[in-house]
Amino acid sequence: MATTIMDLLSNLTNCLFCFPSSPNLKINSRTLRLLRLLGEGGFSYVYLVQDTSTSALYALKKIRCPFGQESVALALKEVEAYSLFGAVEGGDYIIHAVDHQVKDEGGRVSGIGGDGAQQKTVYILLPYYRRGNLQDEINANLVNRTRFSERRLMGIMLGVCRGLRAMHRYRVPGKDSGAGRARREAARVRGEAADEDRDLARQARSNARTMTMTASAQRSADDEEEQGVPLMPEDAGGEVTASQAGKKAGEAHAYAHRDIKPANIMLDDDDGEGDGSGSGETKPILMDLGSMAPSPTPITSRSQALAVQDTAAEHSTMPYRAPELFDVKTGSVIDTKVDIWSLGCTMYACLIGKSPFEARSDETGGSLSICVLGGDWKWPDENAPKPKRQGTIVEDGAANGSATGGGSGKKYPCDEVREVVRRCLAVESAERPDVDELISMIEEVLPKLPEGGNGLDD
Ligand SMILES: Nc1ncnc2c1ncn2[C@@H]1O[C@H](COP(=O)(O)OP(=O)(O)OP(=O)(O)O)[C@@H](O)[C@H]1O
Repeated sequence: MATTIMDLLSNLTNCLFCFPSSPNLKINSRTLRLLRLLGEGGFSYVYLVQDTSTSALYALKKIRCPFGQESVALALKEVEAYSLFGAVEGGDYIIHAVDHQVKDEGGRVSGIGGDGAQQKTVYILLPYYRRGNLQDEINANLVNRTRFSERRLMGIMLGVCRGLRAMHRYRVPGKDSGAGRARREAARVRGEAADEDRDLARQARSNARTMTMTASAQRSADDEEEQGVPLMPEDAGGEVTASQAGKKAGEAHAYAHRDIKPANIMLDDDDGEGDGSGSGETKPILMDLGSMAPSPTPITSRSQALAVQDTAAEHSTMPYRAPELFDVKTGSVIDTKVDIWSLGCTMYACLIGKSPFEARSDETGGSLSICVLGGDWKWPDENAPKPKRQGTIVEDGAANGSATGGGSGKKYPCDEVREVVRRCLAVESAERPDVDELISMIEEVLPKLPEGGNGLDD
């Protein structure tokens, strides 16, 4: 009975959080009218909002920070990521934030992980993509029994790769470059994070006198205030590795997205942003940068391996998660190839309807992680694959080349597209192409694919 009442109360609180009592909200100088809920994630809600003075539509991401300073720092890390790539080549394929604000929500943070400090909510104002994301298209295809034109899909994937290239080949910008401005903005955000954190640390220390707090949480709160250290180290999104600290302008400073999946690729119209240079085709926009991390990350200890594995379990969606993140080994290096794997899964999902490992695990009843770690996947028209060695799928002779997809008499997808997917899904990360190789592969395949009119060829 008590549990039922607690559940009811919890649902009511969530509901109130989901639909704020006032339909208007102020973010810095903008007054925004809440129109409807667009989507929700673990600790966040995304609303469609309208600026009351300009009528412009935006998506407003509201991130609740129930675990005090740690969760505020994570949310601000995401804010920082949204300002990093604005001036970098390919950065127009990555979502950028229009504005953000951290607000006090009245309540106090308590319970496990809570520090008694004021509960904060981080609001991030983003451009609104009315066409939705790739997952929406997959769902529509499943419902309507239609499928992606391979040419259109490869065109979209080329855009995704260009966005990924901006992350994977990121260099620390010079002071006077446009990217330098983005970096200064990120520094401003870090400053705010530090201020926020110092407030929270102060609060946490005073609360620690009256409530039980773990010794390590208290120590880190004290350290941060005494040293005046910002939560997020220079340009690192809060997770800098030793090898990347202290980088100078122009030095490579790669990031991996770590949660590439169809739902995190929004669709826009490539209209050249007003200058008429666009192709008029669908332009993919990478979003949800909350999982982004510096790359490479050398794994030097067992505890670090477990921490990286835990972070991946929390932030990288399982059917799209690379094998090296399921079982992180001491002495290994986690790098940008995790995104190449996820992109392979994404391409397959667009073509077939779900991630290759989800499909295989549904088919065999085996666990998803075993399928991923064993590289066990196949095209629907193939017999079961025989993993020869890690990363290589041997197609069964009977199925190889002779199968057709969808009953149209034409092999779907064609061999060239299958090869692109297969290369991305090598279990050994070193065998996967890097983003530049992948761009070259797609550019080579694209002209060979038949023109697709409306994106559906059934
Ligand atoms: N800019 C946008 N324009 C239109 N819709 C959006 C936008 N941003 C988010 N959405 C919608 O809100 C959903 C949740 O957004 P987002 O992925 O950023 O939240 P999240 O909490 O990080 O989710 P997850 O738990 O999947 O990581 C998206 O799948 C999408 O449907």
